[in-house]
Amino acid sequence: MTARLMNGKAVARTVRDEVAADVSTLVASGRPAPGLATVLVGDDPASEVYVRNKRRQCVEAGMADLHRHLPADITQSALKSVLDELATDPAVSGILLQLPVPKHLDTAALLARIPASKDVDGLTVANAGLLARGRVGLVPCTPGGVMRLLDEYDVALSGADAVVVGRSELVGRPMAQLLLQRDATVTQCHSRTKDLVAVCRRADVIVVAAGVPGIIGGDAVMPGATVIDVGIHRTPDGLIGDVRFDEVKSVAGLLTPVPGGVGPMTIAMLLANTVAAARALDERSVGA
Ligand SMILES: Nc1nc(=O)c2c([nH]1)NC[C@@H]1CN(c3ccc(C(=O)N[C@@H](CCC(=O)O)C(=O)O)cc3)C=[N+]21
Repeated sequence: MTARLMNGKAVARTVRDEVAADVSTLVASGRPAPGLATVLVGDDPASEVYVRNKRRQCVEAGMADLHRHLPADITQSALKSVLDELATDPAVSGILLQLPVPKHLDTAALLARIPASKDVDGLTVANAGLLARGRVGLVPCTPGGVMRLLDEYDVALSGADAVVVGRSELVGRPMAQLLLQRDATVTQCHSRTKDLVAVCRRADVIVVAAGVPGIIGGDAVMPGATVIDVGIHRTPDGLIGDVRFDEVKSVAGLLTPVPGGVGPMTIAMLLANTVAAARALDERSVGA
């Protein structure tokens, strides 16, 4: 069997077109365009690439690019002040603090400065809590993008055996919550899991977000299963994922490529979250 590839690039284009249409509708009704504040601290080249892409696509969708680039040696309190200013600025619908931040900074304390209503990354304790209760807040972009991809390809989730490899706050944990919300039987694997291959082999759907290049091979995949590769690693030979692509391609039924799979969906969902945040803020001020 050869897996059908899931075209994240194409689905992301669809999502971005939807976002652009929503933005036009908002603006036509006399509302200001939604604004996204990307906050980049320091000069990590990979982070700069990601943030540049986010900003470009934000502008393409008709939203305001309210980027802040801050020096690597900024103090915790100075960065907190920037976030506080963005929190109260009515032009800012969404705030994204690009991670990781330099080691001398306290990530959790910084994220706590972002109001849940502007948390377009879905990383605040409030949004994570809503997700854990099965309620709707702003959903983290990568897991949200994976759900949209699964839906676009009509992957059945109710009652399905789903395995999530990884337990990060950014991806693994919220991913498991979203699959559970859709009535999958969810197993979460991580670095201490005893027999990763045996657990994965039972899965109808595997989402790999371990951050370990090539951790999942063909032996870990049930024939016909759906395999989503969240990993992204730069190597001299180009970008690779957490999945050994060629091996898994000959076993799986559906598979995401790297690049062109989950990555573009992450940015598209960020834009979708920004419009949703702008709408919600708007409705609140109308009601007030
Ligand atoms: N607060 C925060 N939120 C994030 O969402 C966040 C973050 N920090 N830190 C880093 C990770 C990584 N991430 C990616 C986004 C897009 C692609 C993407 O567009 N990838 C393209 C390839 C792009 C390339 O050539 O590098 C693709 O897979 O086709 C990849 C990775 C978001 N992250």
